[in-house]
Amino acid sequence: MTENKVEEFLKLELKKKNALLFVLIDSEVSNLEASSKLAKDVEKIGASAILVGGSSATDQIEMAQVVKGIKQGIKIPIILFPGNVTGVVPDADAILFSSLMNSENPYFITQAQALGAPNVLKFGLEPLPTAYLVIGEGTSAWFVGAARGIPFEKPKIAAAYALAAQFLGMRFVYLEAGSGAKSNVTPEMVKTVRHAFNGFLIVGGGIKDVKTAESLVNAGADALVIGTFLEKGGSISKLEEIAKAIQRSK
Ligand SMILES: CC(C)=CCC/C(C)=C/CC/C(C)=C/CC/C(C)=C/COP(=O)(O)OP(=O)(O)O
Ligand SMILES: O=P(O)(O)OC[C@@H](O)CO
Ligand SMILES: [Mg+2]
Repeated sequence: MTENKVEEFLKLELKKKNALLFVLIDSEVSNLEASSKLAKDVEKIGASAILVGGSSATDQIEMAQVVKGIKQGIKIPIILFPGNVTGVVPDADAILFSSLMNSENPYFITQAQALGAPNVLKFGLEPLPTAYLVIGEGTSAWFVGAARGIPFEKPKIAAAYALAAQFLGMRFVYLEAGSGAKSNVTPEMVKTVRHAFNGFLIVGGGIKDVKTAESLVNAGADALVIGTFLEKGGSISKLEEIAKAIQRSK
């Protein structure tokens, strides 16, 4: 078993599919039964990973139960998406070990990481070194993470952060417009970041239709994260259309 099992899996998936769909399950919003069903359904339609987390998901017991429960029914990896140290729980395959590089609070840049690292090791979670960049303002991740949001129309700033992330040895960049964001990250920003950054590029926040998804993948996104669309009752068949479309774009 390689140490970078999930990262290698994602790279292989990327070769096969061109672009990947990650589905975000918020353990605060969906209970265990609903989460397990959702995870199985999205695996069937071609999602490559399940992210579990939330910026205000602080109930570790609940999150641990959801992760454990989901895991039994699926083969694709479960990747933790922590908003704080409370997001580090056992039984997942990996964790977006992220630094909110454009936070104004050093807690979200290095301190939460230092506090969370021992449990990442203890629980045997694969850390995926991730630069988490919050774009725009007004979302939970922006507020909770004390981010100085990168303006949507300033792609070069995002690219400079992504380049810095690369120089710091991070292999993942996550461009985050925020859960339920009114506007998604622009394809232009994705394109500019893609030119600067050589690793795995994740884009999320406010994506809910085929056209947007295709445009972000064509601009160079490796994976798209979708959460709110399903939380708000979006259908699995529509999600399947999105998955199919991005797997043939680019
Ligand atoms: C590596 C460790 C242990 C912690 C990282 C801590 C960092 C960098 C946090 C970033 C700031 C933050 C609050 C990120 C939230 C990320 C997240 C899970 C977003 C998705 O959740 P939302 O849907 O926005 O949350 P709500 O449902 O609570 O609105
Ligand atoms: O909930 P949505 O808007 O799909 O965003 C997903 C993810 O990027 C949020 O952290
Ligand atoms: Mg949420």
